[in-house]
Amino acid sequence: MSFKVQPAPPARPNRCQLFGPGSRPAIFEKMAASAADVINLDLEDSVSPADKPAARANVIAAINDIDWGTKTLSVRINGLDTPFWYRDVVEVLEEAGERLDVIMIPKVGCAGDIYAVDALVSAIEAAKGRAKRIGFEVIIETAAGLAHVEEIAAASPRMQAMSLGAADYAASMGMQTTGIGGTQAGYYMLADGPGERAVSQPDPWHFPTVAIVSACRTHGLLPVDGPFGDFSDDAGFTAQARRSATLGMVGKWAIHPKQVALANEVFTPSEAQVTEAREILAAMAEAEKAGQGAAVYKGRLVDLASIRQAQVIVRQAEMIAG
Ligand SMILES: CC(C)(COP(=O)(O)OP(=O)(O)OC[C@H]1O[C@@H](n2cnc3c(N)ncnc32)[C@H](O)[C@@H]1OP(=O)(O)O)[C@@H](O)C(=O)NCCC(=O)NCCSC(=O)C[C@H](O)C(=O)O
Ligand SMILES: [Mg+2]
Repeated sequence: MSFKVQPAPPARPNRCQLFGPGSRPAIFEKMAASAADVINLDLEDSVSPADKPAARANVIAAINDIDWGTKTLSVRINGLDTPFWYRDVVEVLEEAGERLDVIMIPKVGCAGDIYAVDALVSAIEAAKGRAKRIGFEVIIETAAGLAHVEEIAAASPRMQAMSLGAADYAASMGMQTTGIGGTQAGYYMLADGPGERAVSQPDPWHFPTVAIVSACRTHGLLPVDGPFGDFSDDAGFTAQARRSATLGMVGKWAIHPKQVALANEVFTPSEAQVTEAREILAAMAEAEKAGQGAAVYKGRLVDLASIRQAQVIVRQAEMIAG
């Protein structure tokens, strides 16, 4: 371990973030009643420009009037390249109460973007005497965002989480696809050799996923997988979520309510995983008593690093159980 100890991320469940357009208030109560850990009321790309003012008003009323229980409540503002974002921040923070937890900043390209929003938020908090400090979550969904992912993660003490936005990321990178997340038909490999050649489809989101996880883990943020657009493809959603979970992400967005249970299942360690992790911890406790740093568990090596791996699963399960 480096002399600089890896900071812990916020200790709150973030298995599923359910999105809903701010221009569609009829679904807000349904979002509140869902099993998502995080709710994202959207003012950005699911709201047409003409509807932005009404969507702000809807979102402010929803923050103030709806019982969101113990969920983390977030509003996605518009990007800093638009004329909308500053009014999103000003109106929401001046008129919505203390129930709001987080602002989501889309299409972040550099640490300066966070600095700009931080300055505005700090001024409003001071002017209005807001007691609760608003947190930030960002979306990495541009070439610049990916290139500057680490400085973005370190940009403000308000930073809590970072998501991969597959749709805008694909557009910004010039990827030849209209799919949002998942495997892509054009991204495949053919096995070597004569005869029929097996096809495999690697994960086109692997690199940004790992870059986000690395930046988040370095700076104590929650890494989150973004949208999976085809909400009729449960198996595809689950496969994408399992890849992200295996690589260290803690949750995934739902753009339709049916995706919430799928995400919760993948990002909640199973009983079998927790049992195995506890058994590894017990095996290592025995090994330590015997003065050994390594032991054999079910025919495989476990050592001091295995303790840290097992603790990830046990802590995650305990945090989710509350
Ligand atoms: C995708 C949708 C437009 C589908 O809506 P709809 O046609 O109403 O779906 P259903 O008829 O199947 O709905 C079934 C019931 O569920 C309710 N519902 C629908 N959506 C939601 C929701 N988001 N939360 C809670 N409840 C919801 C319906 O009212 C039905 O209820 P009932 O009649 O009582 O049975 C819609 O789901 C939708 O708008 N989804 C969110 C879209 C969104 O927010 N997009 C932005 C995030 S993704 C993104 O921005 C890309 C990213 O930035 C990137 O770059 O990658
Ligand atoms: Mg986007």
